Amino acid sequence: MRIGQGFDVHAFGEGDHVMLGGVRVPHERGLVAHSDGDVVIHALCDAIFGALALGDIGTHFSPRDERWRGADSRQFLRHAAQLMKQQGYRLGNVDVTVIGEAPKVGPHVASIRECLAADLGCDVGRISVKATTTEKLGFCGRGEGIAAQACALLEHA
Ligand SMILES: Nc1ccn([C@@H]2O[C@H](COP(=O)(O)O)[C@@H](O)[C@H]2O)c(=O)n1
Ligand SMILES: C[C@@]1(CO)OP(=O)(O)OP(=O)(O)OC[C@H]1O
Repeated sequence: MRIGQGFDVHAFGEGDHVMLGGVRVPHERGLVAHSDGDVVIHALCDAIFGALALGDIGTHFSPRDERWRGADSRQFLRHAAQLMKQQGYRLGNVDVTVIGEAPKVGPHVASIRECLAADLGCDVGRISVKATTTEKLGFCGRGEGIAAQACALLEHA
């Protein structure tokens, strides 16, 4: 078995939605990022890359590479899943926490879990997504940005 963890932050900016776990969530602000700024997928990719000791998301998808400008982060996750399989592992389970005051994630959790499970090629029961505020403290609490952390456990296939 292998275990990994990941963490990602993006600042709010212009826009009317945020991408969370591949799901478009309406919001009064967008996210500033090179790609689509999907903190859930970025944290989850880093958890998988970390479990495999294969660097991090920037190792595989450089923020200086124009190919990833505005990119759909789901392709990053599918790449991580492919590497996992190539290395002889399958997903045991993942647990993701979104950190921020808004948008509220609860109403979107079922869709996010379905989306992540589809890209990882696993049963949705292996994917946990939850959210917390920081009780209005810190940069997330002030509504300056949104964060996510993720853990992934990989099993020998
Ligand atoms: N962006 C968020 C933040 C929180 N939630 C849900 O609200 C619950 C209470 O949050 P606390 O930080 O006050 O513990 C939390 O357990 C989540 O269910 C959310 O959906 N979206
Ligand atoms: C995803 C990449 C590449 O487009 O850029 P961003 O969208 O800015 O996201 P970040 O979480 O900073 O990860 C680094 C890069 O790999």
